Amino acid sequence: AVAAPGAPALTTLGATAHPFHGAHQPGITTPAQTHGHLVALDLAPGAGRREAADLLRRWSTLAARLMAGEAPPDDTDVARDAGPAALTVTIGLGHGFFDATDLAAARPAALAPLPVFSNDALDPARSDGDLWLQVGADDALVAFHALRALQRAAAGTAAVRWQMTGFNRSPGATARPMTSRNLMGQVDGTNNPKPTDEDFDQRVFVPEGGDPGWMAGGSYVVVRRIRMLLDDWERVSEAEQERVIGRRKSDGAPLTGGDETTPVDLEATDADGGPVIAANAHVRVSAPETNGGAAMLRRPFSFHDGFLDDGSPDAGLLFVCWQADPLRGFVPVQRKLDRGDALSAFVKHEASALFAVPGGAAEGEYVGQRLLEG
Ligand SMILES: C=CC1=C(C)c2cc3[nH]c(cc4nc(cc5[nH]c(cc1n2)c(C)c5CCC(=O)O)C(CCC(=O)O)=C4C)c(C)c3C=C
Ligand SMILES: [Fe+2]
Repeated sequence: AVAAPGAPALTTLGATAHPFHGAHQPGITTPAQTHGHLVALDLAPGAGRREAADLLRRWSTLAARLMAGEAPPDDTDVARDAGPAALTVTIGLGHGFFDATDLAAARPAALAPLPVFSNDALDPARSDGDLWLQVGADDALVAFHALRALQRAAAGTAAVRWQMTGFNRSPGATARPMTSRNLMGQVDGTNNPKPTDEDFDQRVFVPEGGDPGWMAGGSYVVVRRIRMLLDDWERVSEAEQERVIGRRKSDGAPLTGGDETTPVDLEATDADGGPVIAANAHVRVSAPETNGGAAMLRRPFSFHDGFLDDGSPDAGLLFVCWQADPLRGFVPVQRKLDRGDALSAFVKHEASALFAVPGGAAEGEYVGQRLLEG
């Protein structure tokens, strides 16, 4: 997909490239792209450890090429003329992968199925899976091209179980870089752990010498398809919408004052002595301070898959969150949100999955090699 000599230079958007090789897989701390595909695949009957290893090697080689903006052999030309456009490919392993490959003894304890939450309305056909791919790019054709190439490379070994497509704001759409908004109109992502935080790596990545050893540099991803009940949400006043979250809609600032980056003051009281941030406000219930320090890196995509028969949008958030251990990240926070989050009245969790995402591959190595050949 490299431009011909003498052709006009690609814009920054097209030319942006992320490395595939490194300590961690791409697509975790890389800025969320405009277009995202999340895909789960199941291993074919009869596909075992050797076939799985071959597939992970093929995917790793292909991902490295695509992310560098190079066309794979037998290309479909869909991304011809485009640069890598910030493409990332992330590869994960689900609970069933370890049974199919006779590696159950190496399955991380952290991959135990997530608890059932009382408000869940999960569709098994759009949940779980043996393998997972996350493809993100700032160009829709680049993203589709990579997705299709990865699917073709799996033929005979693994078949698609479910696929979800999402989006974020395009780079350059706002006058200055800003935290993205979700489909409820809220500034979403403000109080995420930052790579500059002292405990960032500890929260997000499995340490060297962690358990199991082959997951060093890896992370666990929780994926939830959360439909937003937008007809109900949009009927509510802006003041009430702000009480539900605990932040201002216009700029994401806490209701306790300041600007978007000002810490939320959970202790603040109003003239009547009541809490400024309501007891069931989303930011109070989900904050690390009220969850024994539990935290996760949220890197979601919005989705819109048309309209349901009643005319309501089938739209919401492909909630994707990353943590070194789901029991110190998603699970305790979701348990608390499930019991007492003001936002619950406006959302429905419809699909769920948890994957182990191994550490990044070194040059010449493939993702998961330390598990499959360790
Ligand atoms: C289990 C984890 C979480 C789920 C599920 C979840 C769903 C969800 N969240 C929003 C909108 C916002 N969330 C915000 C903050 C926030 N959310 C979570 C966790 C889950 N959210 C955390 C840990 C935090 C940070 C809390 C803090 O420390 O302050 C915000 C505020 C802005 C921000 O910090 O990002 C918004 C807005 C929606 C719409 C949603 C489901 C559709
Ligand atoms: Fe949230």
